[in-house]
Amino acid sequence: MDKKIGFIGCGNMAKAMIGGLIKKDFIHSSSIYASNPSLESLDEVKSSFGVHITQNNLVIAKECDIIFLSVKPYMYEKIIAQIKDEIKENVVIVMIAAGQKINQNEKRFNRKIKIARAMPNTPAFVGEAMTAICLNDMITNEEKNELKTIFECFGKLEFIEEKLMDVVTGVSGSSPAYAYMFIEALADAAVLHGMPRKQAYIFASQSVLGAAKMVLETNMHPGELKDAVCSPGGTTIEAVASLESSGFRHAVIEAVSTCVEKSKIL
Ligand SMILES: NC(=O)C1=CN([C@@H]2O[C@H](COP(=O)(O)OP(=O)(O)OC[C@H]3O[C@@H](n4cnc5c(N)ncnc54)[C@H](OP(=O)(O)O)[C@@H]3O)[C@@H](O)[C@H]2O)C=CC1
Ligand SMILES: O=C(O)[C@@H]1CCC=N1
Repeated sequence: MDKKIGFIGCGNMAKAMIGGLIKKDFIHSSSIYASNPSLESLDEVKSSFGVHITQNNLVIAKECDIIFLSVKPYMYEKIIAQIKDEIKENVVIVMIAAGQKINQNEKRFNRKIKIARAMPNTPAFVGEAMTAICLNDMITNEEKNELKTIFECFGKLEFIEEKLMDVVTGVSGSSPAYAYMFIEALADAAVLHGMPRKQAYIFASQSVLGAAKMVLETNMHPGELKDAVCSPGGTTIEAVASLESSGFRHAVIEAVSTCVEKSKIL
């Protein structure tokens, strides 16, 4: 790709995407720029991936053709005010913040601007992100394809209607955190029963990875896959019954709903 990609804000999500892009070898590190106030994460991406770093957001504004706004949602207004008169004519702005709507941010630029709203997740770092994206009508088909290629460098991508973006935050943007909690709990239980901790994380995480791949690759219903693990009168159904009596599914549904509601008000 011959375009320059910039990240304003070089925190957890930006670092995951930069890592995913570089590992895929899709774009040379000299075409990636990152800005951040503190040097710690900038030094990290420079030493790991060799990208350009700066503490000045205007360098990104002036240099880059595709700019990810990878700062917290409440900072959007301030950052857009800072960069809007310095960005290139045909720049594509990619908003990844939870809750930030396209039309609300279009107004902040005071001119027609190409905006994509995306919700990725941190498994981008290992090429396994799930990203949803929606675009405003200024983005051309060619640019749409470029964005598709960029996001597919580090995982799966689906184009969706903007009204579903808060749901996406709950089901995929934030859900790696819930999955890590599940893995941690599985491993704690294994440790409780005598397994060394390091080994417990391998057993727990490979099992979750394998189960996820089964759902994605067999197209079977998760319930059917669960049933195939539950031998009659066996061990698994004991665990399943215990999870049901602890309200496992209800707890997950409530958690995701809380997340979706929070995304709506950010
Ligand atoms: N983390 C995730 O899993 C996901 C996050 N997102 C979205 O990505 C965005 C970033 O989240 P996340 O990476 O977790 O947050 P982080 O806090 O890790 O990163 C935000 C970064 O923005 C930097 N920053 C603060 N002020 C400025 C400024 N004026 N100019 C440039 N950069 C600045 C911060 O620097 P410093 O630390 O020096 O203050 C920090 O490195 C959020 O909007 C979030 O909704 C979307 C999907 C998933
Ligand atoms: O916690 C957050 O607000 C961000 C959005 C999705 C994942 N992390």
